[in-house]
Amino acid sequence: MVTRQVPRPAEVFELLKLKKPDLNARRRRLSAALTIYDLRAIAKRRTPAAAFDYTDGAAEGELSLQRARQAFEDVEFHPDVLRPAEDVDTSTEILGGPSALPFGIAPTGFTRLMQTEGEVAGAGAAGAAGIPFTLSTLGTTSIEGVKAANPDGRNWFQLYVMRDREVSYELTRRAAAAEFDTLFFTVDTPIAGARLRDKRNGFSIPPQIGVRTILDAVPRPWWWFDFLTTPKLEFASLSSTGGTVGELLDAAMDPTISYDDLEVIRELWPGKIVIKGVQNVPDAVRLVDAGVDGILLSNHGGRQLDRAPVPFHLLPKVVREVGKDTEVMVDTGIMNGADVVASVALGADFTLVGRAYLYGLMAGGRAGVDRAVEILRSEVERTMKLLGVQSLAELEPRHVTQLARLVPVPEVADQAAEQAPRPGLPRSGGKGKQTARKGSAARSASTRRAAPVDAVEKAAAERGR
Ligand SMILES: Cc1cc2nc3c(=O)[nH]c(=O)nc-3n(C[C@H](O)[C@H](O)[C@H](O)COP(=O)(O)O)c2cc1C
Repeated sequence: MVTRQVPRPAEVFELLKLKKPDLNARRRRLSAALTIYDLRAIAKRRTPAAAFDYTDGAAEGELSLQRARQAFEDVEFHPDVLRPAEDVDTSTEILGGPSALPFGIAPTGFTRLMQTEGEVAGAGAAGAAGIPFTLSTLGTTSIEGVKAANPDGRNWFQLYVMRDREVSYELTRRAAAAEFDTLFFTVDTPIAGARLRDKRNGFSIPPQIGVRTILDAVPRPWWWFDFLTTPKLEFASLSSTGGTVGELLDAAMDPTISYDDLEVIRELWPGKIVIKGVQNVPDAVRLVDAGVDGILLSNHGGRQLDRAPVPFHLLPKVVREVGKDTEVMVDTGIMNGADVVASVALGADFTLVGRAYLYGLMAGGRAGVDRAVEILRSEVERTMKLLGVQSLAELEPRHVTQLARLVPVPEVADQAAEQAPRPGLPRSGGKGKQTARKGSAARSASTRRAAPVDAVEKAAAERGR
């Protein structure tokens, strides 16, 4: 029998939680975003379709991007219980310097298109968070402008080696003069990938205004206000020939770039050098032999070769092969701090985020990037605490397995990579060659973490037999 009573006004009043409304709409909007996908939803509402699609989209059927995100979603974590992890240390050393978190901001082209603050917001937010910022060759803020936005933090420069080599060399010299400490040499863009959304939207650089654009502008007045009242949207370091980004890349990029270019750049660049866009083990081995300081496993966020390998899947194999000789990083598909933690557990020394940062930028400029970093940071910390680890060095391959949905059939994939033609290159000698390669104290951590063939890989191998 339930005992009932007349509601007492004092008790009802206690239940009423009348919060003081936040009159700052941007702050309200951003604090309501709890995940990077929430930021993406806000970004989509506030950004013209062509600009949003340029950022959000990938190449061809966008399978590479979907698969990369799926691979992270298919991670299964294995926590240890009753291990106190009240305070976690998320800091790390990467490429000779510190980072407060195991991720940095990836280079993205034409960033002021997403939101007018562009790279200045990214570099400022990175500096405030104590993580590195990477400026793209196709950036919309100059090298010196980024240095001014992040004067005390770490700035990295991403280099495209273009048909006009002198343009690339001059940018390299300027980045060195502005004390950028690391150069990311992107090698997965001999030609542009087919970004079909850009074609379908008729997106061009500089943006053209047609009837569709005007209709699209109506619900997004702030973006247009910014666009029309701030300095012209253009590349900071290149002159644009007009056309889609793909057409521009095709005009600027040289499909004949080779190891000879790496030698030239090595001579020009005084700092650390990382190759961005490595996608198989033999290339990783050869690059380490060529003396690079790091490799970034990446398929350019799925924007180049669609159906390229999932970088996260390559990670254990590459770490096993070269993890003690070089720093191994990974990007593509990271949308959650847990993805970063999983990568570190499988041996990554560092990760980069592209779209996760850009969704924040589109959702709210600098404050939006701060929010994106904050979301990722809290996810990294929470995942570490729930796993029972206090520092990144405690993360091990045993903390991660993957559900089998997207695991490549290893023998076929490995044989294909092994048989890739390597003109003029003696075949890789596997593990035995490692003694000949460069050593570094920083590498011992990744070697310690280098994954044994995990249970899922074994199971997949058996299925493939
Ligand atoms: C809009 C956009 C522009 C990009 N521009 C460049 C670029 O100019 N140079 C480059 O090396 N990579 C570029 N990338 C690739 C990123 O550096 C990074 O590899 C990728 O975004 C990682 O995947 P994620 O977006 O899923 O994090 C771009 C990515 C996006 C989304």
